[in-house]
Amino acid sequence: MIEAQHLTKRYGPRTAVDGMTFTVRPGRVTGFLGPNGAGKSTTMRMVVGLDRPTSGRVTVNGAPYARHRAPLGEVGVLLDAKAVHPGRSARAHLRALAATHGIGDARVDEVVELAGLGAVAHVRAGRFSLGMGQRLGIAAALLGDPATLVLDEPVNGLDPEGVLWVRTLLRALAAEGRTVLLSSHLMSEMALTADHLVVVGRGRVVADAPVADVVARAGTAAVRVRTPEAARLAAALVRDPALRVVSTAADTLEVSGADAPALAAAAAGIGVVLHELAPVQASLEDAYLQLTGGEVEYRAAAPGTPTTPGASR
Ligand SMILES: Nc1ncnc2c1ncn2[C@@H]1O[C@H](COP(=O)(O)OP(=O)(O)OP(=O)(O)O)[C@@H](O)[C@H]1O
Repeated sequence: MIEAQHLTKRYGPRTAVDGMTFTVRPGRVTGFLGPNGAGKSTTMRMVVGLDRPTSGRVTVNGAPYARHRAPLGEVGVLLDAKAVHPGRSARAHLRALAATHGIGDARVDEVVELAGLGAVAHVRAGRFSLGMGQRLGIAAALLGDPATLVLDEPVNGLDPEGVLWVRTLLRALAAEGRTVLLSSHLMSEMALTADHLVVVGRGRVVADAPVADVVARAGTAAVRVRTPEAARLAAALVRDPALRVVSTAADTLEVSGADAPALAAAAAGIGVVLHELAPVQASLEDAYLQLTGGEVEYRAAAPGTPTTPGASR
């Protein structure tokens, strides 16, 4: 379990983490989401004692990280997969870590196999691809069989098979009753892996809820309308500036800005027969963009938008 209370971190005049309070519970995967610069890495570094809070506190399994006598057995950490001596083999790297905690070679071999590194365990880490480095970082995080895992972008650089492996592994670790906190910018992957989300923006928690609730709160993104007269219906609907009409197939439109009954009435008004009228649930990505829309530190102007200084804030 990870418990943050009024956690705050300032770097000079910049407040990176601004009074965050949240609890990451065991038995589920909690996704940690937020735009670039929202304070995720800073928070994770404070969780594992690599940064000191300016104020507030954060505990792992009931105590601040630094108080644990065998931290590898409490919390497995993947923050920077490149933080490995390039001249050491994967196995030598894991053995060196294991030695600090009296963990035996049998466990090293176990995590090497678990991470799918058996064939390259003797290869120098400096020659590893990004994906192999990620696997080695995950193997290191699992070494002490910890009750809590903190993983920053664990699927970064992994191929589809690797992404699926991480998803299956994290879901299995949570099902065993462990606490899993993971950050990722891949919304579709987060939707498949996480049960619960803590969403942050500009150093503050903007949502702390089950994934399903976050998505449901975003409501419907659009209504799918299928009709043999799609072009005629679209021509009528686009006259209303409140509606956004996208043609997704010859006979299908996705319309946002009106609900299904209003669209049915509009179609009936011009004698267009409908074959399907279905609300389309917002995706996690839609929900995330709604939640963090005002919280983005750096935002590119939309094409054609004047780039007045300060206008992006
Ligand atoms: N060591 C530091 N010194 C000064 N400012 C820092 C330092 N570390 C982070 N920051 C600032 O704190 C804010 C939060 O950064 P952080 O890296 O925690 O965000 P993040 O949510 O992890 O972003 P990303 O998704 O880009 O990794 C940013 O504005 C960043 O520039």
